[in-house]
Amino acid sequence: MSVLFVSGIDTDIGKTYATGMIAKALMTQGISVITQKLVQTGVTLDNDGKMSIADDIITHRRLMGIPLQSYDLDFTTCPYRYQKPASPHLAVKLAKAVLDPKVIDNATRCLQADYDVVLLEGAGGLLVPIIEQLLTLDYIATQGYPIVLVTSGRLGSINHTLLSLEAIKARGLSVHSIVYNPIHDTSLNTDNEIATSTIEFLKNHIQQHYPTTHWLQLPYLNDTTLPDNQTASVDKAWVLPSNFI
Ligand SMILES: Nc1ncnc2c1ncn2[C@@H]1O[C@H](COP(=O)(O)OP(=O)(O)OP(=O)(O)O)[C@@H](O)[C@H]1O
Ligand SMILES: C[C@H](N)[C@H](N)CCCCCC(=O)O
Ligand SMILES: [Mg+2]
Repeated sequence: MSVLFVSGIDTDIGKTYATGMIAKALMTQGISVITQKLVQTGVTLDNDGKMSIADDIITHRRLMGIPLQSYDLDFTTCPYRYQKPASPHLAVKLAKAVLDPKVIDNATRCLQADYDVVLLEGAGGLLVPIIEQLLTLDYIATQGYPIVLVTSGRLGSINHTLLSLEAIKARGLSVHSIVYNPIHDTSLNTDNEIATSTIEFLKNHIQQHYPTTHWLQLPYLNDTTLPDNQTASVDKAWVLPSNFI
């Protein structure tokens, strides 16, 4: 019945990984959950020249350890897919297509009818335009979805996180959780002192200003074979707070 919108401070921050891992953890708690992708850009064509299933949906299912579902095969979980790996507003324009937000909303409602939780992953960050006249965050605001915000310890994340929180607050929306992804913590150019201090600063900031918001830390998946595997091994020790939903 409930929809959580999974966004992040930027593209490539780990929204897909967070969405898949949260879905897996909810499944483990016995909750019926499905994921949806708002709009997918950078999609390849299949052998018949048709737009393939959204990459992010395929990764969600691998992380959840389940095969593609019928709602994936009929594209309910991602009705809008475009070739250009760009902002949706540009990808839609280049495809000379029309994106109707009502189609996305209808798809979400259809999934809500069959699942207790729908995790809806955005494309890029909160102010990315879906079409020229509609920012992602304004779409979220019309629906009133609580937001799961993915961040990291990369230098610059503090500013991007706090700006995202300000934008959410300005629209009167709630921050369901902040998900810290250690994606950059192991890279050669990440300073661990900065990553550790970013975690501490953000945790304190959330505690002080958003006392009901959950703080989660994702595990780093060392599964480099993920794209070719049917499933990925999410650390079993990684669990969600019992009051997450
Ligand atoms: N926790 C993690 N463990 C291992 N690898 C990760 C993790 N998080 C992200 N990655 C790596 O970073 C890449 C980008 O992450 P992801 O695809 O989740 O970003 P995104 O925020 O969903 O981007 P988009 O805006 O395109 O949807 C992944 O393909 C994966 O290789
Ligand atoms: C193609 C990419 N991986 C994402 N799916 C789309 C990112 C849009 C970002 C737009 C922007 O903030 O300038
Ligand atoms: Mg993604």
